[in-house]
Amino acid sequence: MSSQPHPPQLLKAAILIISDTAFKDPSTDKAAAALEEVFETKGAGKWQLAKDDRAAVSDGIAVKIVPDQKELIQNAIIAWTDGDTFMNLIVTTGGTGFTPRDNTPEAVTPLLHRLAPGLVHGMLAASLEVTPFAMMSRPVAGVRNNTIIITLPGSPKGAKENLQAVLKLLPHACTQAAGENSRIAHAGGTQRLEKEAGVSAGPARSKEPHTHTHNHDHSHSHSHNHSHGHGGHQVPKAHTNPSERPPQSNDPRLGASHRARQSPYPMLSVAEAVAKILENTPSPTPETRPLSTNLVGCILSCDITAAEAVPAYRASIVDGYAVIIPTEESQRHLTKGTFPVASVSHAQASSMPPPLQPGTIARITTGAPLPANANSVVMVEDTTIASLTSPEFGDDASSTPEEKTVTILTDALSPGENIREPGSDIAPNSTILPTNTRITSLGGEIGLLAASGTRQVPVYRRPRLGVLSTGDEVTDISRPGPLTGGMIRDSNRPSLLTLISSWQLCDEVVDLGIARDTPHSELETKLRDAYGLHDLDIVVTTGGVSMGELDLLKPTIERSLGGTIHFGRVNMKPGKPTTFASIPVKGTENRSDSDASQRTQRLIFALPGNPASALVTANLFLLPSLQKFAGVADPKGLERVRVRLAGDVKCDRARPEYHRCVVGMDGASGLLVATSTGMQRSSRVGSVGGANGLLCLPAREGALEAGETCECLMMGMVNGF
Ligand SMILES: Nc1nc2c(c(=O)[nH]1)N[C@H]1C(S)=C(S)[C@@H](COP(=O)(O)OP(=O)(O)OC[C@H]3O[C@@H](n4cnc5c(N)ncnc54)[C@H](O)[C@@H]3O)O[C@H]1N2
Ligand code: MOO
Ligand SMILES: [Mg+2]
Repeated sequence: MSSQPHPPQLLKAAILIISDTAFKDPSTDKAAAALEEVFETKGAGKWQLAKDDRAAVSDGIAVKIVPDQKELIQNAIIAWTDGDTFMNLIVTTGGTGFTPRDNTPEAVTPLLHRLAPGLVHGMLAASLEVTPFAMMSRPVAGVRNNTIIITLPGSPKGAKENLQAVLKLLPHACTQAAGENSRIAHAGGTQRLEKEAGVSAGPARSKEPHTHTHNHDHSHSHSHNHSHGHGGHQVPKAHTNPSERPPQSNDPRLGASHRARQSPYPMLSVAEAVAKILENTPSPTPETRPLSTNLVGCILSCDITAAEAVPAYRASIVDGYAVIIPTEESQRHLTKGTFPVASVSHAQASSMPPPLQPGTIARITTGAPLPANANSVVMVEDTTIASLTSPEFGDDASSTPEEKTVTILTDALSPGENIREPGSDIAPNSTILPTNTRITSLGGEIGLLAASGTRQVPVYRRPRLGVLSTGDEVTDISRPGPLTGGMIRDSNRPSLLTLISSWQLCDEVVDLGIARDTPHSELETKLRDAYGLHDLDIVVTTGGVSMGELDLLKPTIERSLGGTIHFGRVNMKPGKPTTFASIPVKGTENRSDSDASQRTQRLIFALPGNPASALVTANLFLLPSLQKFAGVADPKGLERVRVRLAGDVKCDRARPEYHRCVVGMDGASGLLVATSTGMQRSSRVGSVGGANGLLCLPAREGALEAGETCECLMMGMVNGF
């Protein structure tokens, strides 16, 4: 390998002006000129403002102005970082303050694959020397793909000072970020750089031979690109053009030898991942829907008050005789006796009975309206027939004799007994269901809404979701006969469709089939159709998220769909490569949602292909998102309980594990007891079959022992309903 430094190359820098004002009227911007001057004077001979090199980037602009809008900021940056050629440096100005419109750090941070806190410190330290107002800026810096991105304050003076503070180190940093062989850069460069930047090398460092073999723990820890210069690895040819994409790339078209050999995605904890999901899940949107059983699973978006009284009229609670009983206690014995049956009141819709005259009674059925004047109902069991009508007496022409007089045998009745007063079950205008109540499949809420005359129900809109399997080997379950070659039955799709439907948190759960890995565009096309054609809010995919050259999800999301990956790895077992991203979707203006920015962002949960990983991660990550989207007040996912372990359960040393188990009730103690489903390899479908719980095992050596208690997430009911 040559140790000759290559001839200096010009680095490409782009300036992104982030300002509502400058976007409306570019002539108001003074920051671009101030920064261009810094590049031209202080960075002379090193930087080329890419506006002169239109072929260098897709839209050929080195100075671009965007309003303070997250998606537009992100789109501008991605256009400069994710193409075949890319900017070495992007500096943004503006949007780093504290006003609600200042969201540059929030837009830029999710795009950064690696953070550069040193640059932030450098800028802040320099600015603080000048003014305490430096504290009012919230800068971020880092690397996306091969580009360094730095956010500068909006004031031309502040922007200039900040850039000057770090400019001298930037050529070296950019060269490294671009994938330059750092060994070459070190050979002639480090001392010169330290001198140029005014950094004095300490004694230990200055003794360090600059021709050292590459290792990662030398004291000045520049971030080295892991694929280069590793002992034993083949060293790729040094790149002489620092803005040409180096061998490592997430561009799937470049094939296996070009794929990244370390995941560039930071490893989040499960809690951090859930927080990111909730942050990026849209807030619930209210809508009104007709009352029907289709509402099961919906969450009410406001308090429901009864439109009508229940019952609407005075009704009998029993089958018997409506009577007028004396209100005076001393007169109650007069209730007893024989009375003519003056009328009949059946529970029927068409008519009301005539008023009851004193000294008569009226036959009545349960639920039927009480005749006026009646104040109690005697149960039929407390009466006997005294006389019947008969055709001979000419009372009735029918052949069946009717009750003529009835004897009441009891005087233990009080006024109001066996009567439901109007509104006594549901008072009109009373709150029958408070906001955020879930309409369950148990029927109670639908019943209450129906009874009280609620015909239009205010609920939150539930998301429309699709499930897509990916992978050339994945074969539809309908395929007859034995599998051949490397085929594998698509168990994830039916499994996830079942799970997600059971939550009742989606308006529709669409089966999107299988996307093959080859041709490469199939995944992209299916995802575009899912969001466009099917107008889905959320797509859940399985497979293709790890490190294989045909693991296409992440590059497809970022490169083809312009999506933002919020995380691409989680510290958990199973489910490590779980990926969550937002996808910008245009042309959805006709949706009823109020927030336009939320409307254009759709979500993708790219779950790992292994069946246990897919099911566990759907429970842990998708569920809280659907809960928030659909209006659950506290979207915390699965219910947590403590269980006693039926047997020893081995922990994973490195990752917290979600161990599938069957939770049952111990008959004698009434305590919940968990039994492992056995071998927990994430490909083993049997580890999820029958499981209703996930034991939350800490990352540690050894095992939790039988009889110990452990936290458990309940995926289903204890009795397996
Ligand atoms: N070098 C590394 N390799 C792997 C890593 C890693 O960190 N470095 N992570 C491993 C982990 S952990 C998991 S989990 C898997 C995740 O893999 P992918 O999400 O990329 O999924 P695939 O590679 O497409 O498939 C994995 C496995 O699952 C089967 N599969 C896929 N789809 C289905 C389906 N619909 N139904 C049933 N089974 C399915 C597929 O055939 C594979 O056997 O990566 C590890 N590798
Ligand atoms: O994280 Mo993977 O899901 O263990 O096999
Ligand atoms: Mg894979």
